[in-house]
Amino acid sequence: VVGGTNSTLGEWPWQVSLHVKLSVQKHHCGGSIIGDRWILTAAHCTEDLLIPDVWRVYTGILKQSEINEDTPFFKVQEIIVHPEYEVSEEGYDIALMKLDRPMNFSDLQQPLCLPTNEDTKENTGYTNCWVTGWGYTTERGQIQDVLQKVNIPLIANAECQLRYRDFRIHNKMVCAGYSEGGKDACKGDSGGPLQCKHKKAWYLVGITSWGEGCARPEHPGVYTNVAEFVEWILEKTS
Ligand SMILES: Cc1c(O)cccc1C(=O)Nc1cccc2ccc(C(=N)N)cc12
Repeated sequence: VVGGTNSTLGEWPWQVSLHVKLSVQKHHCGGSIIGDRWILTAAHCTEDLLIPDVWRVYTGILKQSEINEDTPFFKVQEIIVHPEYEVSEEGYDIALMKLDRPMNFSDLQQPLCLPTNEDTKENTGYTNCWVTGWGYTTERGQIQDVLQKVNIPLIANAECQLRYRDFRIHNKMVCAGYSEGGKDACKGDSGGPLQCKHKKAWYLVGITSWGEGCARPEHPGVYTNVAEFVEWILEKTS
């Protein structure tokens, strides 16, 4: 996250850190708890990593430095990538991870709401949206220790399309950013939530997907528009 500040423990209890353990283990992507056995993340996070055994799902953590060989984690039983996903810039950047056992919800680990279908109308009414993650704070950055948060406004797809002339910004994407730049998601935040507080509840409006650099003026972040995938999510998770 560029231009953010430190979160506090329990502030985003649905945020998970997805680690990959190959020769070394490290944070690879963010994700969101949407059920007691289900994590929603970005399809691009799972590229070349479709073997469930390499993944370790850490919940209820604030700092990456909390994680060591004694820190408990969930194993992944199954990875479901959207069948129409090819590359982030073309959308459908969404994947589900089924955990090997159900989690007990607590103050530190619990799900957030999926958006209701009626919200698909250009995500109207979401005026309090935040991006969170342990990703880079600059384009040539590094993974952060403390979970970062930043408040970023949604922007209309028509405006987003103007900023990305070489791409097709379609309705299954949602954009967020400031025209002057300075605040944005970045590499390492991928798969994590763009969450909006609406009538006392938090909704998973977007999944961090792509952008030209990070926090550049006139280059908003592009997110998977979760409202357009609720039917797919419910089909795969029930
Ligand atoms: C290609 C690249 C890097 O090598 C390092 C940092 C950023 C980039 C880059 O261009 N964009 C990106 C690469 C990977 C994930 C990204 C996630 C979000 C955003 C965003 N701006 N909302 C940009 C990303």
